[in-house]
Amino acid sequence: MRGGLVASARLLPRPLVRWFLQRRAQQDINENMLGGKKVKIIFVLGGPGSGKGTQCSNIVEHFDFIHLSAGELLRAEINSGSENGTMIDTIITEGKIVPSEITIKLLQEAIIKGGNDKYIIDGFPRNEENRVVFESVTLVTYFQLLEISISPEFVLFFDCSEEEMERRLLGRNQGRSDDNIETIRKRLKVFVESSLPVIEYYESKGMVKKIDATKPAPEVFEDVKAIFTHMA
Ligand SMILES: Nc1ncnc2c1ncn2[C@@H]1O[C@H](COP(=O)(O)OP(=O)(O)OP(=O)(O)O)[C@@H](O)[C@H]1O
Ligand SMILES: Nc1ccn([C@@H]2O[C@H](COP(=O)(O)O)[C@@H](O)[C@H]2O)c(=O)n1
Ligand SMILES: [Mg+2]
Repeated sequence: MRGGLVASARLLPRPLVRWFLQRRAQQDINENMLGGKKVKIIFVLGGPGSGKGTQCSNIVEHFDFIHLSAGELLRAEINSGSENGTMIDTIITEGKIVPSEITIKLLQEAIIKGGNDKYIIDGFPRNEENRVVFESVTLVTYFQLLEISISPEFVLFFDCSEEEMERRLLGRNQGRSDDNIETIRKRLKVFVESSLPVIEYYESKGMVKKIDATKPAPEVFEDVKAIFTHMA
């Protein structure tokens, strides 16, 4: 049936087909659609050790979202032996931010592969460059490359004191190359200088849902759950 439709489309004048595809794609862009589905994206932000990963695991257990962690995707890229692996490893160990095109390519691939229409993206956007580049993501839709912009439904911000974040990271014990006091201090500085402005940007648009993340994890999840339960 689909083969028949494609064959029939080939008989139509090319400008007409192109016009039709562009019109559908434009409709999708306006409605935050990906491959005919309305895509819901929630950015999960907060300082290092604020509990983003912990709470995202809770969210996917209770709600129909796919969890994508930008940091996890970058660590997987290092472990895959990719040509960018060494460079990413160095940047992470220095607590700096990886160039946006690398992280966004990994996120794009994961979104397309995920095949779901609801994603929580943890640890992204980490700076203004991440945010701006993601706003003009290129995705393959309708047989051609199109500039499509995906904006988040809202931003979940885990607000936690630096002392508590530092304490948690020093006790995490997962063998991460950036969980040492020197890198932790650098990451906290990068968070204040580069990531907080992104949160402030979304705050100015009324898109931030702030959570007190200093509380014990089960109590934090109660607040998170209330937000997701009340989502449309
Ligand atoms: N509310 C909490 N109270 C106490 N400990 C917590 C809380 N939430 C998470 N933790 C613990 O703190 C550590 C860091 O948590 P988690 O990995 O979820 O943070 P994160 O924000 O994803 O950090 P990163 O940005 O470094 O990936 C983990 O060992 C986790 O078990
Ligand atoms: N958008 C991002 C996200 C992460 N990184 C780098 O990965 C490190 C670990 O990230 P976590 O979210 O797992 O803490 C982070 O410190 C950055 O070096 C990035 O560059 N861009
Ligand atoms: Mg994490």
